[in-house]
Amino acid sequence: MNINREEIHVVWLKRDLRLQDNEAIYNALQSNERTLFLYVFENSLLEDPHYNERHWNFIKESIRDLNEDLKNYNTKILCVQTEVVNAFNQLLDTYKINGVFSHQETGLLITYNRDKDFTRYCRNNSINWIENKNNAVLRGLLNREDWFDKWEDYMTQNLIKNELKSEKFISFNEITALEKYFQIVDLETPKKAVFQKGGSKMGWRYANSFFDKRHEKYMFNISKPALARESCSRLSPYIAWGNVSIRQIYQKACDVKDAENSKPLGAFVSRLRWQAHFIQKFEMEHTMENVSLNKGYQKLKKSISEEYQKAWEAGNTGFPLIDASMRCLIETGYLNFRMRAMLISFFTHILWQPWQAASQHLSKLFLDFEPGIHFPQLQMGSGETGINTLRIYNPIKNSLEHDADATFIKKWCPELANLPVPFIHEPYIMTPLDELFNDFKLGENYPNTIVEIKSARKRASDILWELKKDKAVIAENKRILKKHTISERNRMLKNS
Ligand SMILES: Cc1cc2nc3c(=O)[nH]c(=O)nc-3n(C[C@H](O)[C@H](O)[C@H](O)COP(=O)(O)OP(=O)(O)OC[C@H]3O[C@@H](n4cnc5c(N)ncnc54)[C@H](O)[C@@H]3O)c2cc1C
Repeated sequence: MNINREEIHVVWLKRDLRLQDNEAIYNALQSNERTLFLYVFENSLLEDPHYNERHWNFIKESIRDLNEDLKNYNTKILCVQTEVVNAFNQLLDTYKINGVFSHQETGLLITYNRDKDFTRYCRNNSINWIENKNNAVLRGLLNREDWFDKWEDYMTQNLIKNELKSEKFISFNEITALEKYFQIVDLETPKKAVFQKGGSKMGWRYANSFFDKRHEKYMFNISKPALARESCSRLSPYIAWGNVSIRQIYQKACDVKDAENSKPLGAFVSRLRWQAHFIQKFEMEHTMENVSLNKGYQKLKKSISEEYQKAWEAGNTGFPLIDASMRCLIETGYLNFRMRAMLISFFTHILWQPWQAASQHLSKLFLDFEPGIHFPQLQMGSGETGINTLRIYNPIKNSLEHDADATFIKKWCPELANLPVPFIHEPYIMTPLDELFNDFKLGENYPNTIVEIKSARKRASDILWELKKDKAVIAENKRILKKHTISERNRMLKNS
């Protein structure tokens, strides 16, 4: 170990991959020590089954984007593959680390445990670890009293402006010299991938095009699987990985809101509130990763069918809108809200599988995987919170209503594309003569339905409505409402 080690600060970047409105960076820059930016590709997360290559590529693109800007300040992000404690141990050979600055993470149990280990590590090594609030999510809350006001206070505060100066950072060449002690991560990503590309600049391109024009049909198209792809903001991965802050987006939406666009932008802003609302719920009840929030539902036993699960995962259930949605998600990493909700409803209600069995398959596919939204939404979608309305989506009704001309299904289930539209929605209604006319054989060209939907819906509905009357479910409802309900719920839900 170098005995004349320079005292430095480290900004440990995680899901806050941006330079502006980044409080961790701001705090690091407030003293005389130079700052090193660090991103750790943690082996434990690289191997975690919730994650997928698409997430790591998005992060790499985000880091490349930051590095492009940091070049102007003669620095770059040290990107290493190891565990966090190992990375800091190695850094301590060269530097004395006075402070580590990062944002609080509302993550998987694995990151919660890592944070506990890291807290101990910092204590033992006299390192001051300062964590900032992430997008107005509050740590250590016991209930949601005043939560809404606090969210709004945070969102209306001035954006944090970081004044970057070369002399404040460990230089590019010093970082290059450091890299030889680490397993360095190659930041190249596949050129031809169809996923949204990571980076703040890209995030702002999506934001600006949404605010300029795309918002106009936001409410009209939000539930339509094909049109929502253009009319929704598509900001979710940029928000999930912190390329933009919710506060930046909120303030931009308020700036551009006028009499003409107040409806769509009001509805958009209300969804920005939901983002923190769900994450706050998970922050206060992290067991939601594995068990139902309402403990009354933990007695619900569902049969496991590998055959059903495989058919659903691959988009081969015989229900065109379900299959098109899953195949689209596999290919592109994005689906609008209603199709996500329909996929989980189909899995848990119609196929009668436990939501836990869908969790990793979906988290791997959603480019915007955000644990704090993912788990509460899975539980809400499967009807296991007790406090939310039970919604058993009918994929055929949704198909007819939201993909009336079957544009979306034709794209993702091309084997159905040449059929008349009514048969695209319901290929199983074809008679043998229809099949002959259309040169199509159900079971060969496209799968037969794997379940009989009417009886499956009835079974789910009967069991879940009955369970709503269960004493344990009712007792838990009270607990959940007390802990998680926002005192001004109507204000929270309103589109403004
Ligand atoms: C089973 C399931 C899992 C989901 N998992 C995720 C996830 O991992 N990450 C994620 O960001 N969203 C998740 N969602 C919520 C929602 O589907 C997406 O946020 C939305 O479709 C993203 O598209 P957009 O950015 O164009 O949204 P817009 O409609 O343009 O909304 C703007 C932003 O508001 C937030 N938002 C919108 N809808 C919701 C919502 N219902 N709940 C919480 N925040 C919302 C998102 O940050 C979004 O980017 C999930 C929904 C379901 C049903």
